Amino acid sequence: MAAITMAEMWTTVGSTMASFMFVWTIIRQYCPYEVRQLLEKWMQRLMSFFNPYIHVSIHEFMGTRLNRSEAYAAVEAYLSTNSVKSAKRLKLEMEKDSNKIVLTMDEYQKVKDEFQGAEISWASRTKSPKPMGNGNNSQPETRYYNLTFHKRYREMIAESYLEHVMKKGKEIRVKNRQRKLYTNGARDKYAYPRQPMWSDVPFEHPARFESVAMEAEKKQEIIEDLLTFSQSKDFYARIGKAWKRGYLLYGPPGTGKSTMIAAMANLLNYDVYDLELTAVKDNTELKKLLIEITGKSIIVIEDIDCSLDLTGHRKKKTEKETEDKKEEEKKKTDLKNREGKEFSKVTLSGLLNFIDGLWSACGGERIIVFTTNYVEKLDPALIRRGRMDKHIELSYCSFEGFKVLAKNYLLVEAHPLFDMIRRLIGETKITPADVAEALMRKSPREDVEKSLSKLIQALEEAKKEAATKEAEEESRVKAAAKDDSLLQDKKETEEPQSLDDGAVLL
Ligand SMILES: Nc1ncnc2c1ncn2[C@@H]1O[C@H](COP(=O)(O)OP(=O)(O)OP(=O)(O)O)[C@@H](O)[C@H]1O
Ligand SMILES: [Mg+2]
Repeated sequence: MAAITMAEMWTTVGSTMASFMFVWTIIRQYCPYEVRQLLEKWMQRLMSFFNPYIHVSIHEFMGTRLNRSEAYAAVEAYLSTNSVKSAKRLKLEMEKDSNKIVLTMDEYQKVKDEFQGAEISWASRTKSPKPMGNGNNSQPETRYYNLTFHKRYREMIAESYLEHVMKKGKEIRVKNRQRKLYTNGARDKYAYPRQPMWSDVPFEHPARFESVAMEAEKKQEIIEDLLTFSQSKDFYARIGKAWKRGYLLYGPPGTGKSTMIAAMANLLNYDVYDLELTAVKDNTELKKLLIEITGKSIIVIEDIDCSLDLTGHRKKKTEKETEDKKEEEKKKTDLKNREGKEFSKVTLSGLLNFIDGLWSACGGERIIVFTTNYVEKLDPALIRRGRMDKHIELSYCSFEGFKVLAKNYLLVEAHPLFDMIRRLIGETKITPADVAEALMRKSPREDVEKSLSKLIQALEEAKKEAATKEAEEESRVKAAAKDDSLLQDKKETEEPQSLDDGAVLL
């Protein structure tokens, strides 16, 4: 009797549900948009009365369709791993400014997630736009994610889970994005409409720290310094310092300064802003450029000693100011006339403000790198610790550096010719660029021995050249000393004569 009643009851429930679904489908299909919206609202209210689950929707566009919501993009990236594992229908996308494909769940798919013991469900949905007066849809459907969880996790989701999703999603997006190399040099200032302050190209330099020739210990120290910096957001906030760090790379040409900057950018996954100081009109323009630099970036000023006449401005001001000013003005007009260009009015104080003035703190997570061949020419204020926190000397190639290059270029870690190279490298100065050039294969048939012999030849030539230069320098010094002593002799013979003259006069 009871079983029959149960069966009857289920049949009634089933048929009621079926009729309800049928009516609901008819309503959705044939009712005007406004009535449908109203019914959906009531339905939702009715359901939420009995339903213990909470829903959060994250829409792709907020307000206008111009800007894609950051939150939606972060959720999409966050769900990509889970989607690949469990969704049955996936869609493949390649975002603007990204160099990687992203697989996300397709519309009406669901994936599960777990966080601090709570089961969370994500679904991908679309929403039809409000039709126009003539019944046509002028706008495409909008997409959104629907997050569902039990109401007992409400606080945990609001306080921790959503923050976790955004953080992880943003990290994935940063990893996947196409990094850029920006420059301020290629801008036409008079173009209409106005061009952005920075123009960019994809950053594709292949340099890695593994391929930089330098002592392993020094290299490791730099890597650790960079990684510590990139993970120290909280530390910088705690000590009340802007999250940025300055590096001064100095050394002779061809010792790997630019290569190291590329390796730094690749290690940290940062963009590179190559600042051409001579193309900056004045300190105000410098500030505008600074404001447009995003976080996770390396700002590079190459050959800072030749960029502008920044070397001794501070000293000049106090000393013979007017004289220098006149000379400077003359130089500027000469250059302007010669090149037909505007001369940059960026000053040392403008640059110092750029590095660590109040404006420099906006954006965060920035590294500023100066390179120079002549560190001694720079104003001490520009490179003092705190401004340029780490000074790195890149010097001539050591045997250890050569071994890195040999491993990269020739895929060898030991060879009978290494002993000779070790001796020669210890006796002469050769840049890593010259070593790299000697090790470069000129044809696919060139073997290791031939490349190493070429290097030995280059080293011997460099040694000979250095010896000749040294001999020339020695003879020049000797000649100068001889001239000095002749002059001294002459003076000594002339001095008593003048005394005699004096005596006569008296
Ligand atoms: N330390 C190094 N490790 C690996 N390769 C190097 C190193 N130094 C130089 N090279 C090689 O030499 C070339 C020139 O190096 P790079 O442009 O980095 O020198 P630089 O110090 O920036 O010179 P400059 O002062 O003239 O700008 C690079 O393309 C690279 O192949
Ligand atoms: Mg360089």
